[in-house]
Amino acid sequence: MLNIAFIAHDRKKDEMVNFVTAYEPVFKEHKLYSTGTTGSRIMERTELTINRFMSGPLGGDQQIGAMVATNEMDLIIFLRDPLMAQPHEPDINALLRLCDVQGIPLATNIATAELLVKALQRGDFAWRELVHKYKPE
Ligand SMILES: O=C(CO)COP(=O)(O)O
Repeated sequence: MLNIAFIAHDRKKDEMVNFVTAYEPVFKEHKLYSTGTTGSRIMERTELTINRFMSGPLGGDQQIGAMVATNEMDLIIFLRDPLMAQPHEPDINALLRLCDVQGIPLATNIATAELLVKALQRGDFAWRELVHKYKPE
């Protein structure tokens, strides 16, 4: 079981809900996290249980970033809005940076998200199970 996070900016939330709904059987095998509003929207439309953090502008990206920093997060689907300025852009950049620090698979658009979920179905994330297994206490 992997830790997977969903984050979507406002104009990408419908796309996120459609995406997660389409792959609900895949995602239900994992432990799911999200920023506040994204998680509410997904839970309205699916049977999935999602651990919701704060809304993005209130620190949700940072809370997910904390899990990335400790190498606990395995996959992040972050549907960003590239055409709209966000008040919490420093938080967003910090999260993306930490994904690169730890080498965490991160999709920032739906095309990459599709490829990563197919890799997940195929078992390509097995190396992340090993990261958890051999994580120093
Ligand atoms: O702003 C966000 C990520 O940067 C998303 O936050 P919400 O899911 O609470 O809308």
